[in-house]
Amino acid sequence: MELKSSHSSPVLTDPISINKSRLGIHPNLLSYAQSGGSLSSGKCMTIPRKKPGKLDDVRSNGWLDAMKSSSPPRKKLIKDFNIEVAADDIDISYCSWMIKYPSALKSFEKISKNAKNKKIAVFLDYDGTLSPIVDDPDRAFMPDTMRSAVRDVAKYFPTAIISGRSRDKVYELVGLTELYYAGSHGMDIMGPVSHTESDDHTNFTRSTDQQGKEVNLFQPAREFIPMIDEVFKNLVENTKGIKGAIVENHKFCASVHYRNVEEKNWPTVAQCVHDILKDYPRLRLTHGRKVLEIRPVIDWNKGKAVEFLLESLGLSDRDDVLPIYIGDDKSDEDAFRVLREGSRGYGILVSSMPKESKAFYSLRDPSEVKKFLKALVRWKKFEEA
Ligand SMILES: O=P(O)(O)OC[C@H]1O[C@H](O[C@H]2O[C@H](CO)[C@@H](O)[C@H](O)[C@H]2O)[C@H](O)[C@@H](O)[C@@H]1O
Repeated sequence: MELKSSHSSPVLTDPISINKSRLGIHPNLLSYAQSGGSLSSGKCMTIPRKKPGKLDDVRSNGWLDAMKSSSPPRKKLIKDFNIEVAADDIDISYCSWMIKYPSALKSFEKISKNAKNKKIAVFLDYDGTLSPIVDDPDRAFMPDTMRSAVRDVAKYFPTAIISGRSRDKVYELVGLTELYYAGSHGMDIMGPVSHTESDDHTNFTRSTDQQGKEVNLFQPAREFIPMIDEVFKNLVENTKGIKGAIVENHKFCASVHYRNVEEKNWPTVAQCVHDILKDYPRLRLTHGRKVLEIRPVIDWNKGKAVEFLLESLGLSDRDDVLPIYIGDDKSDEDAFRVLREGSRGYGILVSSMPKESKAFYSLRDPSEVKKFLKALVRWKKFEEA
């Protein structure tokens, strides 16, 4: 694949000045919504002028608010009568939300009509999409029934997993050789070689996959590996006194989980990450589901990974291609945006709660994702019969 200028230099050489000129603030202080290019809300932050006292940074820069709203309440909390009433309210607002984001299952006929005579490419997020959200990130296993649904999908359509986890970890969890994998929010892509011709020798490596098949590795944040490693070690050290905090090293990014930390200690987690990040202006913070994610400031994300894979597969700039991206998280919005803005294919948001999205359709949870994948396969078989 020819790497055009947008692909060949994802590293922003002067991230601070770029972000300063865009927003007038330091990139480390950007919450996801503010750093992800979605500035239309008019949100703006100011750098505190006085020397901040302990925990002041994370209160004033919006991290805490973002942490609180980062994931829907767990079902197990909805026990007593009062909260059940609240759950009813949620159902009503979910139904009205679905007018804007219709169920991809209920809209299947419309989707399949549009897919007729087109080549579908399927992109899947992992956590919260193929596996349910659980407390321990190491135990986010994918049910076998989901695995076989994904395997079947890959028999009929080019299929890729695009995850925030490291590529090795997500491959270990999914365990299917017939897919393409992009880890670290798309910063580590193992893709096909066939259509890829590039002179970008810095980011590309020819490699072999688990079966010994020749593949291309595209790693636009390779120079950040030592930095992420150093930050990971600092994070582990500085959070070790916070009960429930978990730190993961994804090679090109790192995660600090606070799902199992008592809420009163969330400001401490945030301040700890903030204190480390302020020494790394080339790293930024984004918010996932009860997780703080530390990433290089480069112009690369899941949306770029989708474009990259489509191009590698020889499927970009074609009217007869219909990409479908299914994901549940804020980082998946970059992919939804790419599909929406390019007027190609469908983003499908997995959510049991109403939330604003660039997706076209919705599915409530991973079990509905499985039904949708099975429906795709059934439809394709019928088409081919
Ligand atoms: O892009 P994804 O594949 O969705 O990965 C995003 C993050 O997923 C994992 O964390 C999330 O799932 C965990 C297991 O269910 C849950 O405990 C956690 O609260 C969620 O944030 C993963 O551990 C992160 O590193 C990924 O960035």
